[in-house]
Amino acid sequence: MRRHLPLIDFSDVGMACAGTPAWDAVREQVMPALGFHGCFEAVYDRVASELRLSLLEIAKDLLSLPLQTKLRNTSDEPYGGYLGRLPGLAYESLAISDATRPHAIPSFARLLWPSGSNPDFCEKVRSFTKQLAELEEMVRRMVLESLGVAEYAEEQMQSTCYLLRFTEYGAAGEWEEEKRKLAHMAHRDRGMLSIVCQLNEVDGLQVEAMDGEWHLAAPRSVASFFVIAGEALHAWSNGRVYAPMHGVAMDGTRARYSAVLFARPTSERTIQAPAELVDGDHPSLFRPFEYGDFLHFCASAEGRKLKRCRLRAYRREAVTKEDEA
Ligand SMILES: O=C(O)CCC(=O)C(=O)O
Ligand SMILES: [Fe+2]
Repeated sequence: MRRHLPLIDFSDVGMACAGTPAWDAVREQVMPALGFHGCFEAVYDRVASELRLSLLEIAKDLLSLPLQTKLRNTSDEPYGGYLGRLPGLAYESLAISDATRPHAIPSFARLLWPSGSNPDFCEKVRSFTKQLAELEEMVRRMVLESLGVAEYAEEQMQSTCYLLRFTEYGAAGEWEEEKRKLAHMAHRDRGMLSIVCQLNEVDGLQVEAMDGEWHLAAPRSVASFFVIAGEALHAWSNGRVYAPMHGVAMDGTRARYSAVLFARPTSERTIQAPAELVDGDHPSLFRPFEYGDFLHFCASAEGRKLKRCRLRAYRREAVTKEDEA
């Protein structure tokens, strides 16, 4: 597992420079990376390092709240709130749904700290979310442009909502020896794109490329993020974008903290590849589906048993023996 994931430098581009040569040079690297690895390391210096450090303190504070308080972070949608206490997994996380909506962050703060308004927390999380959402939007726009379907960008962004998740992967001492290693089971993300920000220097994220080779996603710079494609984008792009298996493995000596911004289609959104991406060489891979319905399938007993190919099983396509394992 010594091979690195592709590294793409976003330092010189922003949404405002779409169409410039600098933009095109970055775009040319995005689709090959997402097509084969389903993931790349983005260098993106728009998030100041002080803000990143503040987010680490915020994540630690949030995750050290009493369990009863954390359990108030509920959601109507599967995977939309507190996750943790999973048998054998040193994993706990809290989530802010619809994090780019104006009231989402203050409501989350009030829920966890009813006695104080916490403006500093709100401002830092707002600014962090905004910057990560801009990176996500750039990557998505580049993907659509590369596929020749940029005209769908606007409608796709309008039916996107963002979920910000803070996660702690436990350290040694808290977990039995044999259970300590795998802190987060290998999975594919369900949505469009996820932007992973590792907050402290404890590595552990691993990603499996299309050829079955696993890569350690260890940040190579203080401005690094990992962009991971999810199953909804895989389906929408009719397989052009790969949604990789990934998970977090730990040696168990120190806790790891991350903040991940998930770009997800809204629940009622129908995921269907545009006609331009379906032809004789690329027959339609999935029948159209409603994203919220897929989420419920993933959270069902049947969906949770499937480790690798939930989307195929959900669309009742052939499921191989390996998928059932
Ligand atoms: O925390 C990380 O590095 C990755 C988390 C992840 O894959 C997820 O929450 O879906
Ligand atoms: Fe993930």
